[in-house]
Amino acid sequence: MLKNDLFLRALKGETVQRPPVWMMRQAGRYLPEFRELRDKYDFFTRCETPELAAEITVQPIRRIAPDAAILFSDILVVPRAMGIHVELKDNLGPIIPNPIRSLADVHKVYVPDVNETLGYVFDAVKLTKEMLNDEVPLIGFAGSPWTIFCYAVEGKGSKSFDTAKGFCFSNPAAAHTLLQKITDTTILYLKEKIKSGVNAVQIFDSWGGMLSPVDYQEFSWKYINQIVDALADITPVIVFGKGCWFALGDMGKSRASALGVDWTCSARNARYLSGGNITLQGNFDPSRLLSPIPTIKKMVHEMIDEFGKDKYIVNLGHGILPNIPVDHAKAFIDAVKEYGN
Ligand SMILES: Cc1c2[nH]c(c1CCC(=O)O)Cc1[nH]c(c(CCC(=O)O)c1C)Cc1[nH]c(c(CCC(=O)O)c1C)Cc1[nH]c(c(C)c1CCC(=O)O)C2
Repeated sequence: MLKNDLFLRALKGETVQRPPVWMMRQAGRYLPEFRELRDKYDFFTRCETPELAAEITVQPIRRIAPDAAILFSDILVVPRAMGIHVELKDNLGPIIPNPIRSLADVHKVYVPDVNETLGYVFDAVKLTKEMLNDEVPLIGFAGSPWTIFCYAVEGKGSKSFDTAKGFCFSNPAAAHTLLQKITDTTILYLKEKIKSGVNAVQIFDSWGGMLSPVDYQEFSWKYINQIVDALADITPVIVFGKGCWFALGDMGKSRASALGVDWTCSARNARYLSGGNITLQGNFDPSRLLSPIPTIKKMVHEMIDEFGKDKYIVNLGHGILPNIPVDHAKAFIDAVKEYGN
């Protein structure tokens, strides 16, 4: 049905003429048409209004034409639905005015009826699917339980998430109760997103790399793996763990369809660590899009040579930065389409 199914074929590990490409955070501030809407509507209004979310999702498809769309939303809509108040402050990022710091706080957080609390996301998925007209697949996403937990406990962004880690190590029972509630909500949420029409899902474990390999197993991977197991029969799942190269071995043995890697891990190491058989996604340094266009194109071709064109999805190693010129973002996409020509 899809006119361009390269992305789904790479997720299945099929042989392709060139790898598919999309960019994490491709619907965002580097696009002037995005900034126009951002100046008119606050962040959660953009997330909660299906017409706005759908329009923002297709903006990069029109402008730079990647091989997949990712629904405009945020990982923080999930804790909001669980009764945790989240604000987004300009230049400060997310703020949770009453962070979770005790077992009593954990008991106040609930697993919601996702249709009641997150119905706007499912409406946005349906509307976006109509607007995309089967041109490219649509990716849905959620934060990993650990990454959501980091914000819920720390109360804000952080370089090290010491408070969140401290809560795990000093009060593990309470931490696990909260992580399980987030996991249960995320499974319900992603199942409904899939029912509404997304073609694949990605779990963003942006702060997994804050944990030691042993703690990662206990506080992050264990919960991500529950989500993967719950969804693997109904849709392809991509796991992106920023800084989590040490967990690629376990991830490669799971039922995930693909694994994201950041730019600190070479293609060769990522293939070796993940067992050599699973589709990998990544890992261009987002700052490298500030290089001159001919350099970007050359480096993208070298990256494809290193990962190999099969079982590979070209992407950045993390989200695109707001200061990237649009023609540089487009050069990244074009370079992949020109590969092998
Ligand atoms: C950690 C995280 C968050 N949100 C997300 C993550 C995981 C991925 C990552 O690590 O980058 C995921 C996310 N957030 C957003 C998307 C959109 C879809 C896409 O194009 O990829 C996705 C996939 C929109 C957004 N989410 C946010 C913006 C920018 C603010 C705005 O538009 O007003 C966008 C476009 C706000 C946000 N949301 C979050 C932060 C830390 C911030 C503020 C910092 C920042 O601006 O990057 C939490």
